[in-house]
Amino acid sequence: MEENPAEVVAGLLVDAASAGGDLVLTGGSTPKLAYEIASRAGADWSSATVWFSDERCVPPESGLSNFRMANEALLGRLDRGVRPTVMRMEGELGPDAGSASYEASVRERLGSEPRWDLLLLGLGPDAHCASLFPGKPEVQERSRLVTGVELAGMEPQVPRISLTLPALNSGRLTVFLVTGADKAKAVARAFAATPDADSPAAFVRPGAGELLVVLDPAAAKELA
Ligand SMILES: O=C1O[C@H](COP(=O)(O)O)[C@@H](O)[C@H](O)[C@H]1O
Repeated sequence: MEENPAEVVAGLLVDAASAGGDLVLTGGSTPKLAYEIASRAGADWSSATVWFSDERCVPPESGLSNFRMANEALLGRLDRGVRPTVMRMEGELGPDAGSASYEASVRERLGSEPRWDLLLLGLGPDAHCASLFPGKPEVQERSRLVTGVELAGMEPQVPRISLTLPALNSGRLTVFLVTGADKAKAVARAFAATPDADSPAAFVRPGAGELLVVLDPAAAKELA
């Protein structure tokens, strides 16, 4: 029997949080249902630390904020006594100061080679992941863990803060959650046997970790 992608990811989030792990949440619209399901599991997140894959450079109360979505769907729904430590990307600082601040936080808490226990990512229809967009210079960044993104490759056209590929390849368990027919071509570009070199997600291949791609049938339909 096919499992519901959101249920699968919610279960992984709850397991990692209950074990007191360092979790990376992602933004956009796709993970919202998984977050809502996870919020209802009655788990204790108080030993866990929640990080973010990327953020739009807007205040946290903006409707474009990835933090706001995760907070409304998950973090803010947990009972106060079981909430995790939340390491929010400060989008309101802008891409330069915001990325420098987050880089400092990552290095201070996790060192120069962070190991996220669970790193959740989405995939855009253009095959971007976090806020690494095809053809943009940030995809080439190899010395920083966090980068500012002045020009987003698609809507919403606001500057971003994003984990870089070295950081995105540092997960013990990295999970892509992708649903919907509008993502089918991007899924094929990123995860086919011969991935497209213009697809940033094709370069998320954790050397010392496990990669799990959770798809619904519509998103998977162009994979052989
Ligand atoms: O802009 C972003 O897009 C991707 C994909 O979002 P979705 O709405 O298509 O699910 C997301 O993973 C990323 O965090 C976000 O900033």
